[in-house]
Amino acid sequence: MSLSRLSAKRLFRQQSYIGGQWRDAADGATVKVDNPANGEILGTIPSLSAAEIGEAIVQADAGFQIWRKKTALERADLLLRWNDLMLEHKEDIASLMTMEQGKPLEESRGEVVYAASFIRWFAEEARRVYGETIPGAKPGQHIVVTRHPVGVTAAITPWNFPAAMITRKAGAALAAGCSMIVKPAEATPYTALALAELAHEAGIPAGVFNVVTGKSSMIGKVFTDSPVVRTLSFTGSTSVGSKLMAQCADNVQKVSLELGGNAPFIVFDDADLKRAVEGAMVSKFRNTGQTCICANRFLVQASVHDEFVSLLAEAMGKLKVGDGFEEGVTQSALINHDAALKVKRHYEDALSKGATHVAGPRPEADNGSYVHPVLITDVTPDMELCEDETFGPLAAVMKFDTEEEALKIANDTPYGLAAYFYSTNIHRIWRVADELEAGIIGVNEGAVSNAAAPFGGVKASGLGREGSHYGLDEYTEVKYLCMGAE
Ligand SMILES: NC(=O)C1=CN([C@@H]2O[C@H](COP(=O)(O)OP(=O)(O)OC[C@H]3O[C@@H](n4cnc5c(N)ncnc54)[C@H](OP(=O)(O)O)[C@@H]3O)[C@@H](O)[C@H]2O)C=CC1
Ligand SMILES: O=C(O)CCCC(=O)O
Repeated sequence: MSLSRLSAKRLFRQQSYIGGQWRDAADGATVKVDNPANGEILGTIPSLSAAEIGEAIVQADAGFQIWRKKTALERADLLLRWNDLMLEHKEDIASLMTMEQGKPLEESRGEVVYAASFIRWFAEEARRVYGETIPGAKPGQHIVVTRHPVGVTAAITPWNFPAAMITRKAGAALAAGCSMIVKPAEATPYTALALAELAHEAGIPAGVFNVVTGKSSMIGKVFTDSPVVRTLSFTGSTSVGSKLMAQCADNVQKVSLELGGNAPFIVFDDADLKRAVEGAMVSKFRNTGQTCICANRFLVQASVHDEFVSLLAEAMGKLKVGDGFEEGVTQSALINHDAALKVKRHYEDALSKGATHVAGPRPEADNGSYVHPVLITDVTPDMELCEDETFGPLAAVMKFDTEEEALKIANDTPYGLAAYFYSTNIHRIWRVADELEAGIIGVNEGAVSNAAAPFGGVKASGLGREGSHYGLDEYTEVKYLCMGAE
């Protein structure tokens, strides 16, 4: 049923895109892709062999040789055309995304616009890959610094943002003059393949942007075994990211990692509570809680705890759970049944250790991939949900007394991607922002994602930054010319 929604049927591609050609696996191997909302099989994708991934690297190298010689303006113009086509086909890409990922259609539309914004941002940045001159060490000597594309790059992307996690990487890579091979998550390949179709239509040369599908561990190994691949950019779990980082060591490949988070969301007694609840809803329930920057632990100062919890429960009561295509739905199926079971496990572990159920139905094992938003209080650091991101619609609230205590709890995690806090005291705002160990801090703000801002984490949450002008660093090498004096 779902595919009939597409007005441009050509955007539904069931083949890999390599060197400007649509390709099946030579042995005909395929993998099925389903809709997590109802289990409907949407289609298949090729399960390519290691040799075919090797061929994609050869094609990407050929693409790189053409792309690197284009002027920055030529690259920018093609990227802008790609951006325009994404926006023109927003509705179809959003439908594909909701079909394979489940997220509410309105969120999918928002993600298409967000995804295109990275292509536009980096198209604009392409012309600003500036170098530098530095005074030489001897009279008459000049030091000149130039920046160059690293070469062929590879990206391994997750299912939770099937478009934006690709464009945030590919926009930067292509703007810098690199080619890229993307391996999307097996659960969400069709959005990626639609982006490839539009890159093709935009006139991006063959081999510059490629999408391969197949067994992820094998593809990752082919990427990291190849000395031709110079940067590997990964978004996903910390366990897979650290494995890939180790694999990158042999060929000394650059590695960029956007990994798991465990975001604290702190509400101080001087916060504007209405605003804090609005931020909490955005941060916790975007993508039904399946975001690496989702608030995972709410920390609320004792004197405002009860009022915050009651306002949060009221706001959560307005969420609507259902199929992402249904009008008004704000919370959809999670990516699969295991994801729903993880929320249930975190909930039950918390209750067994003293947490209190406040609002929402208890997570059930027999509800497929669906979990209703649920609110608990009296959460303590020994609970499983405080150690591991829940990645689902469980809002867990802890009470604290002092700023020092809040900071200690907030930083007591191996992760450091996002952190949020609400306060109206300017002295506290600077103090807390300085002390929180995270790469992204929302200060009286729950929506922190933006193409112009550097996205990335500290500690076990990753390495490098995506978006902003910093995002180009992963895809450029610095070359220094020592211009000798006569
Ligand atoms: N930082 C973030 O944004 C994300 C964090 N997560 C966290 O990770 C948890 C698990 O999610 P999950 O989807 O399993 O995340 P994974 O890390 O397993 O998947 C992310 C990407 O890595 C690929 N992959 C998996 N194993 C390997 C491997 N050995 N070598 C190379 N690539 C590999 C996957 O491919 P394939 O799917 O085809 O196997 C996918 O494209 C979530 O609950 C969440 O906590 C998940 C997604 C995004
Ligand atoms: O993978 C994630 O969850 C991070 C992307 C979300 C964002 O860009 O806001």
